[in-house]
Amino acid sequence: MTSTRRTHRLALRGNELLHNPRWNKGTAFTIEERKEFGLRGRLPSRANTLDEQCGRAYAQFQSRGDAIHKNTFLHSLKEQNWVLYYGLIARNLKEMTPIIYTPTQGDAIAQYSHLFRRSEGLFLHFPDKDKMEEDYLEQTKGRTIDLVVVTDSEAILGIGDQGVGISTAKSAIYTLLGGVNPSNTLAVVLDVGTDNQDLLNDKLYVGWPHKRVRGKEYDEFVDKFVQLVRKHHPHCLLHFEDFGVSNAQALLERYNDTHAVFNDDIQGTGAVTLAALMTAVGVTKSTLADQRIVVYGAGSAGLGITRQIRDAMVQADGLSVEEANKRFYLLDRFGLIKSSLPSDQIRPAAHDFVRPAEEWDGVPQNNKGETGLLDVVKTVRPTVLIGCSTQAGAFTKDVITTMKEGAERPIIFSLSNPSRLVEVDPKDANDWTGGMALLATGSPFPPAKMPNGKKDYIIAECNNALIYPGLGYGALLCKSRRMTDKMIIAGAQRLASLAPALKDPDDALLPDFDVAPHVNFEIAVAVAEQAFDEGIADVSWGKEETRKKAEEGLWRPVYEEYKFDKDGVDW
Ligand SMILES: NC(=O)c1ccc[n+]([C@@H]2O[C@H](COP(=O)([O-])OP(=O)(O)OC[C@H]3O[C@@H](n4cnc5c(N)ncnc54)[C@H](O)[C@@H]3O)[C@@H](O)[C@H]2O)c1
Ligand SMILES: O=C(O)C[C@H](O)C(=O)O
Ligand SMILES: [Mn+2]
Repeated sequence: MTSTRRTHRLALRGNELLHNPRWNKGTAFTIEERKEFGLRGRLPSRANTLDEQCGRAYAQFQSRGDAIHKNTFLHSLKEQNWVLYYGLIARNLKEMTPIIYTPTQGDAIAQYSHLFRRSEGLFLHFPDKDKMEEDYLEQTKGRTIDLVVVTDSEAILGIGDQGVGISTAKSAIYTLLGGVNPSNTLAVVLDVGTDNQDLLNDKLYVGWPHKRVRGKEYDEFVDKFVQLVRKHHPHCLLHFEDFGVSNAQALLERYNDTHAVFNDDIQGTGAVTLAALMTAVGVTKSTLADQRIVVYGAGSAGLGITRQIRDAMVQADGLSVEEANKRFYLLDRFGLIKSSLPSDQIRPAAHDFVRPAEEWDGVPQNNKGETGLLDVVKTVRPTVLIGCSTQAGAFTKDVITTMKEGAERPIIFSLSNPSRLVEVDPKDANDWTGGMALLATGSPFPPAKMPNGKKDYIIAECNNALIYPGLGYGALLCKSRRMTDKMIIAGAQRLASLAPALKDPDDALLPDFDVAPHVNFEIAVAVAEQAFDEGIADVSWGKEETRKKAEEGLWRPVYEEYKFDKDGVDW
């Protein structure tokens, strides 16, 4: 339904208004507005409601045969009219989120240069580093910026170095699921080159065709950008997405104390996985501390998840850090991370979790001394197996059935994206465990059939989009200058408290994506309240008003009324 909430004073008229996606209403401009803004002759006669427009756009969407064409259709809708774009997707959340986000957006990013029509957001090119402030201000002057989503595109989902991409999709999810005003967000690509030879060979590649800049020059470039954000938008949340693993961790540590920075792959993934695990241990009537956890793929996500769960064991179950560390067995491309590996094969963030080599005497290893997943599973008998390795099919039938021998209800999360990279298809994991596994995946999967006529098992979508929009909205709502570990845990706890499996152990471990806006709202309230408790909220209102303020601050895709004003908004 078209509803009018506020009146905006706009200095834009005619084509300028029709071509501005923030303000354009297309056929939904009222007859009055058409007169006032010089649109009468520029539009066909009949005025539509937003619902009517959504109906038409939905039919057009459906006529696009495959997911990537649906993705480009929605993308061009976003270039035309934000209210219609978000309004349409909000009305069809389950169907359309996988199109504008994971898994389809992964393919769209891989084909970015070929699908390219129009740019969006801010591109900061390494060769123009001396003009960075000028370029930044050109895009942001006169605007309120609450949120900056930045990528250097080195580790896009599980598909690696893509040169440019991802920040616009993550930013759209903040609006769609978090209610963040899209005009107050800025999606940034730091184009520091690419090591993807296919892109470098591609004449149509739109990024800077150069090997990735690394080391001191890279650090200085990123630092220059972060300092610009701090200088011009000191209160905004700075969200890092899909940086390469060593930069991701280092950047988070470098800026965490001085600005509200957030690494989605490390912290967002850690938080959503913690929530799913809290629910799963509720189903098995055990505690986090009772688990033996194998993490397969110790990169940004794997290490972020490990540390998040470790910290929760310490906080919730009273373990010492050392005791909690011992609950984990991490594997990376050189097999189990154990003390006999050369030091350059163990990332600094993994140091707490290195297994003593002696513990593995007598366990089979290859001629390089590496211990593989199956032997780890046979030895450890894990209760929890988490995959974030980008290795499709790595959780073989042997691995899963061996795990099942030692755990009545094995907890198996295959989190690699997009769908084709999943470590085990949840349908197989379900079949191989006789329907006993507690399952979650990073991309959406259909429910699994259960034996003995039991109802289908809904596979929880353990994707950071179920929590990061709420974490972010909570932080920016109370203008917190930091995103603390406790704020993140508060968000994860709130998410877990909304899980269907809490009421019915045969139900999903996480809430469904069709209620993701509600879920993220609840997370935002919990996060902002926690910021108040820590004394780092920086607003004139108090903790008790959080829910009301969160409600008032939500951006919704509805048309509002416009009046012409030559001194009004002109962008
Ligand atoms: N579900 C989610 O919300 C979510 C969030 C973040 C990342 N992910 C997914 O997790 C995967 C990893 O993402 P990331 O950001 O951590 O990337 P990353 O590159 O930081 O980590 C991947 C790790 O897997 C390791 N690896 C590669 N081959 C391996 C093998 N054969 N055995 C064991 N380990 C191996 C790599 O060495 C690396 O350390 C991606 O597919 C990504 O889409 C999912
Ligand atoms: O983008 C996603 O779907 C989740 C995650 O951030 C990823 O890198 O896979
Ligand atoms: Mn990511």
